[in-house]
Amino acid sequence: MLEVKALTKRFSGLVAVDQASLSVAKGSITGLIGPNGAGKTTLFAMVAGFLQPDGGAVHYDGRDITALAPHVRARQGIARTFQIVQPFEGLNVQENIAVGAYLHTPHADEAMRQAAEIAQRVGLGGDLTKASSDLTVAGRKRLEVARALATKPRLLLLDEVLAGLNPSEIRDVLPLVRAIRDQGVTILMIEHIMQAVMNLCDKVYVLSQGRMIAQGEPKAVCEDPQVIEAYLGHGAAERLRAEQAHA
Ligand SMILES: Nc1ncnc2c1ncn2[C@@H]1O[C@H](COP(=O)(O)OP(=O)(O)OP(=O)(O)O)[C@@H](O)[C@H]1O
Repeated sequence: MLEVKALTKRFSGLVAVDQASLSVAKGSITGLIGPNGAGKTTLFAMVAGFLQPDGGAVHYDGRDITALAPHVRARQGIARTFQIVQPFEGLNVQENIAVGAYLHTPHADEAMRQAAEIAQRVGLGGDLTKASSDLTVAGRKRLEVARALATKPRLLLLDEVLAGLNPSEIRDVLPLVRAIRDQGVTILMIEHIMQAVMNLCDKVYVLSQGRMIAQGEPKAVCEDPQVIEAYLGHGAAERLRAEQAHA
């Protein structure tokens, strides 16, 4: 469904994303992991159209969308959430979600009706009239997902939706992500919490210093010495093996 082909992005001297490729199968949950500063958010921004790449291409449903503006991609069914949750503070929960629904309907009552339905889906059904600023961190994360869902995506890009949540909140959100997939939305997610990646993802890609260094099933990827090195530093895989041998 999504093919990222050798994408490159430079910020003055820094190559933030360096010929990175990945492929997301329709109906899958695909993970994108990597140490801080690896280029994950930059890659997302190029898929959603907020940043133009310096090289490479993005194909969606078999078509080259590299030159399309973000709102055109949104209309074609690509939605993203942001790592830093940014609801419209002056709007209540239902109104915030309705903003996304206006992509497909000009009618306020219809947008609000759809917003109520989506709020229900993400577990905010009881908070429709609550000020978005009064939501807990977990509630704001759900609102962020709801706002993206309101645009009726076929491909949803989730940027660290679990960051900042406690373990029990994470356990609550995992089934929500799975349910969204089961309702027909393909998901590409950036995630640092390995338990979630192992639990949710069919396939994982690992970005390190802008380069895609590994891909495959979550378990195999987590055991890949190159991935361990990228996270823990040079020689880490060898040290871990030695520790395990002595344990
Ligand atoms: N607009 C920008 N201008 C200059 N440098 C940038 C810009 N955006 C990102 N970078 C740099 O590009 C590199 C990749 O950043 P990016 O945010 O994509 O990484 P990330 O993998 O998402 O990191 P994190 O997990 O910390 O969010 C970093 O070195 C970052 O400082």
